Amino acid sequence: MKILVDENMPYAVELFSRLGNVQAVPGRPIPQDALNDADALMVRSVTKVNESLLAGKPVKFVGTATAGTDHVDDAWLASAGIGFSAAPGCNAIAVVEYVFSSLLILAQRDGFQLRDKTVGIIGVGNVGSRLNARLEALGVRTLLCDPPRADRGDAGEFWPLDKLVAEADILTFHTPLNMSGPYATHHLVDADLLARLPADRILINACRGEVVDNAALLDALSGNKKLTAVLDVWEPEPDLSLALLEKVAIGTAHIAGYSLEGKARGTTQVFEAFSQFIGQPQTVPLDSLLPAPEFAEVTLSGALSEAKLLRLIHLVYDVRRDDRPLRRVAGKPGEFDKLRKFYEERREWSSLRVICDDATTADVLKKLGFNSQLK
Ligand SMILES: NC(=O)C1=CN([C@@H]2O[C@H](COP(=O)(O)OP(=O)(O)OC[C@H]3O[C@@H](n4cnc5c(N)ncnc54)[C@H](O)[C@@H]3O)[C@@H](O)[C@H]2O)C=CC1
Ligand SMILES: O=C(O)C(=O)[C@H](O)COP(=O)(O)O
Repeated sequence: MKILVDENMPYAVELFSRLGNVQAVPGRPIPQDALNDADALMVRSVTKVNESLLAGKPVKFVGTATAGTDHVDDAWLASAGIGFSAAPGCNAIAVVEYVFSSLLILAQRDGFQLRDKTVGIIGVGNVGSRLNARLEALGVRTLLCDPPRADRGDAGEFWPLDKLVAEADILTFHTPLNMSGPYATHHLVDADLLARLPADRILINACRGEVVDNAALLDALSGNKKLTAVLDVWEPEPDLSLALLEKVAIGTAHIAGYSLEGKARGTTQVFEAFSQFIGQPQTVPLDSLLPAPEFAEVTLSGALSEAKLLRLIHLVYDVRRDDRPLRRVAGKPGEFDKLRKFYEERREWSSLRVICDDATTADVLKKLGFNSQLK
């Protein structure tokens, strides 16, 4: 059995070799001839998986080591009898930690406390719900918007987007890209929404570039009303607007979900799904794959201020390490994908043991996802 895997899937060659012959290939574009004798295909978000890629090929299973699935025509796969699995939630924690790093940097830059702000979360799934829990642990007021969940009658208080636009100081988007239908998100942020946004707001897009009309955002950022934007995703990728990159406070190359844990979970989730699909079910504990982190333990004295939290989280991940290189290379062909391919190892907060002498601090840090302990 031949299994094609995207070369940017850590641990994929090692794991899938347990099940067949593995070939690692680039995902953008995927080499067509490698598909001619492939039984299974494991991709990331840069590969469009549809009839034009797979019609007439022997592929019987597609896995995507990603949370988003807008690059996959799953209806066509089902009609062609091809098995499919994504990796829901694999990198949700990484995205949350990206958002926290961004917000605490902006808080320091602009002289505000996060706990004095209201954060509007649009899309309260794997990312949005974890973000909400961590913000609440810090005492930050949140407003949630998730019409599909509201319509399903899920527990929780969900608000229309208009209320968040009017009331939230910070809007952060964590929806799938839905091109049509009752919950369409394509250009959910458009010129009209941006015009209604009061001054001095922060807008974060770490879901899909097309959820925000990038031309309208550039216009808004070029106007007189103060607006701060953080973009991890662009319309289009990889050829983002250089003018827009210049205007955003933080701009990164679609790496919000790129913790080592997040990528490894993506690989293990599709590996487990595929092993099940072929009747050889296997599970892979994440700890069996991951190396020791660069910083494993620190001690922390006293109460937790936001300034102290900023310094602590940046021992693990500081989003500016990804903003600078994008500004350096943006516009040069191939460089956006290179930043993603040769991504410097990044860990999640849970990799850091924090020994505290203050019980409240230990408790808050645990709720934030650190491995905290009271001395
Ligand atoms: N920048 C990056 O590296 C990453 C980006 N993503 C993107 O973020 C998206 C969200 O990720 P997850 O939370 O893991 O997905 P998820 O599927 O767990 O959650 C998405 C939530 O959005 C809600 N939703 C759908 N349509 C909506 C609408 N019109 N308005 C408001 N809410 C709506 C859904 O009901 C669901 O609760 C993914 O679909 C993916 O495109 C995900 C991981 C990493
Ligand atoms: O999981 C998702 O959805 C994402 O956006 C991924 O973090 C994107 O990473 P690649 O699949 O493009 O490497």
